[in-house]
Amino acid sequence: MLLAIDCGNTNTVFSIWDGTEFVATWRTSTEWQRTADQYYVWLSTLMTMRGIEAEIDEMIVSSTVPRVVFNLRVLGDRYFNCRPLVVGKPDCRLPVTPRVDAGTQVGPDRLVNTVGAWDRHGGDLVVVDFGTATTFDVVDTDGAYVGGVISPGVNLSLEALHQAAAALPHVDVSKPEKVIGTNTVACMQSGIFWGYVGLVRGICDRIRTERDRSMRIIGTGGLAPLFAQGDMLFDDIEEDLTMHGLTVIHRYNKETA
Ligand SMILES: Nc1ncnc2c1ncn2[C@@H]1O[C@H](COP(=O)(O)OP(=O)(O)O)[C@@H](O)[C@H]1O
Ligand SMILES: CC(C)(COP(=O)(O)O)[C@@H](O)C(=O)NCCC(=O)O
Ligand SMILES: [K+]
Repeated sequence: MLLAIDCGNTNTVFSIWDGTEFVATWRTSTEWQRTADQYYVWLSTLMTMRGIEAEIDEMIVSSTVPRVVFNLRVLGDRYFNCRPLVVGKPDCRLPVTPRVDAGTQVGPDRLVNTVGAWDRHGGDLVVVDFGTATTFDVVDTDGAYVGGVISPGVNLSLEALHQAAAALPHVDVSKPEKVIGTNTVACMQSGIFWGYVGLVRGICDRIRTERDRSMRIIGTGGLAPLFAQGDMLFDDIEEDLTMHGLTVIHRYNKETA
């Protein structure tokens, strides 16, 4: 079975794919110091607890943090007797080459989102991913990643407010009842929530105008459902989009080997 790993700057998601469906998905914080042995103890414990007897013999990794890849390679080599495919490395082929400025290292998560969205919806798409950063990935009619937008992430923005202003507390993101806050926390939540609703809508509208066509907007990342409550921002919300993209890239590399 396939172990698919998506490392973001904040969290790392592990999913086991049996060729038809995801058998299990687990999340841990991203720490580049974590060793292969630590990953294995964590993963095998969770598998045992869930009674999963999957024989993992293939791995694919997408990582926005280059340093974690080394220990994930060791994990494959030592425990699963396999060499992981790593998105963005020369030996991992993509169905369509990205069209960006020469020398640009597109985030692997964005390439994977592009492939996953293309597989499900065809072209002319914008993928909005609420991760550490909020990214917009533009997918052309032929499935190519053709650029996008990188904005500060929602939690990053809240944390920056708290860090920079002595009187502003740490707050969690949520949808406020009203726009006009009558206390500090409500004011901050309104600024973040309605600010991001406006940001997402504004950027998607400008992308559509710049490309002069209507494009499907796909939301992903843990916070997408929350922001969807604010406005009609997305045509679809797909929490497993990155994982789906990883399985498509894995299959493509096997078929074209
Ligand atoms: N369902 C959720 N509800 C609230 N916060 C979430 C949820 N999912 C993710 N987050 C937060 O959003 C931020 C980005 O998370 P994540 O999508 O894991 O980022 P990355 O992929 O960059 O590691 C983190 O601060 C995380 O705690
Ligand atoms: C923009 C990102 C930081 C988003 O990472 P994430 O929020 O998933 O951790 C990542 O895709 C990245 O490092 N990109 C490299 C630059 C680029 O995509 O153009
Ligand atoms: K992400």
